[in-house]
Amino acid sequence: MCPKVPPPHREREAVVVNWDDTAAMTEHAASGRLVGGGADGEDQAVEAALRPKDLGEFIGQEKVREQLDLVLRAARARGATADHVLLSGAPGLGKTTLSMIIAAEMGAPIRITSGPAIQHAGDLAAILSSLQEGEVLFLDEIHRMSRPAEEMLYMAMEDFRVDVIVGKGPGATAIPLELPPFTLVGATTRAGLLPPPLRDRFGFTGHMEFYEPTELERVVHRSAGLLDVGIEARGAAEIAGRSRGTPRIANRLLRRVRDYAQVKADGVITRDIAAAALAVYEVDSRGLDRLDRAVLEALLKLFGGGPVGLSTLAVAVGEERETVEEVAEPFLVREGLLARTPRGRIATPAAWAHLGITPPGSGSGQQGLFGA
Ligand SMILES: Nc1ncnc2c1ncn2[C@@H]1O[C@H](COP(=O)(O)OP(=O)(O)OP(=O)(O)O)[C@@H](O)[C@H]1O
Ligand SMILES: [Mg+2]
Repeated sequence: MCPKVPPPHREREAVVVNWDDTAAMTEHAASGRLVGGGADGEDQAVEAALRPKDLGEFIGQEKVREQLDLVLRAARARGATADHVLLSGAPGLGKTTLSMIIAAEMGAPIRITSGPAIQHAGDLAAILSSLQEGEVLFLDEIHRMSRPAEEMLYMAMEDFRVDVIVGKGPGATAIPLELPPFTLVGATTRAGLLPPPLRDRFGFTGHMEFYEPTELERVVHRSAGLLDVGIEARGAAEIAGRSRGTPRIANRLLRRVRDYAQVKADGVITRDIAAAALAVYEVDSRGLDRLDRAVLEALLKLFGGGPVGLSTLAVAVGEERETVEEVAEPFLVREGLLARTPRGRIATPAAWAHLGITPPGSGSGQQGLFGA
């Protein structure tokens, strides 16, 4: 039977249940970086205002958008609840935003919770049993749910039913509980950590990619409009180029540049204002910050471009091994500035070029090492 869902685009309040954002906050606080992908307090306060409200407003991610559009349109045409959706991708790429868009497009209410907040199967049963027909349940950080809750979710997703266990030991009985049809939207930064049985129960999986600079320019323009900040095209391009492929970072850099433009100029963001502002915050032309540059500089200047072991590199920059490995390196590797090899860390030719340093032996030795 096809349950009826309300018409699309009806504005509704998101209900946040059992939310525990300590993990996300600690992750960001640990790094405390302007170019970190995770959300900080200020981000959370302004993000609601900057979130696109429907698929048409959502910039980039063409494939995911097109596929999701089909899934949602078809469900709407059938008058059915949409299939469960899994969204995977790095922090700040728009997973939470898309989950809210899914609910808005379906004209359905949305309930928001997260994996770490659901430690007991009972927590999940309480949420599931209070869902309305057609409601969207957004489960952020779904890879961090407890095992028993995960197993309960399998049955809920597939059969819209849960077994509530009453009592303990041999006398325990399972009482089946019918659930109204709902759409689960799971989000994860680590799709690889999801057990296959869980992954398989999603009807649609959207992989969010990092954004192209031109897409981020559009994000910056759109946000500047919403924040009522004047910005020139080249100012937006300057911010976009330093935003590491991530809308959240683009919006954050925009706010810092806006401050600078208001204090030091007439408030309008030009290319020069953006560049000067981001120089103050030590975010360079490719979006590297102080830590990223310190790692690269040590690798080039102290170790001739490597190979050098991670621990040695970490001591050289005065940081913990984990900070270098988990905070600085992923972006340097993604940018093709640093390579991890069995013999140690190696700077690529692009790293020498970016820092404007000539490799010793004018390139031949370095090329040999890199090619080894
Ligand atoms: N495609 C987009 N177009 C415009 N703005 C976007 C887009 N994607 C994300 N944003 C903006 O970036 C910010 C972060 O997005 P969001 O909170 O959805 O990311 P996320 O993937 O859920 O991150 P996390 O993994 O930390 O939960 C929001 O302010 C949102 O407005
Ligand atoms: Mg999110």
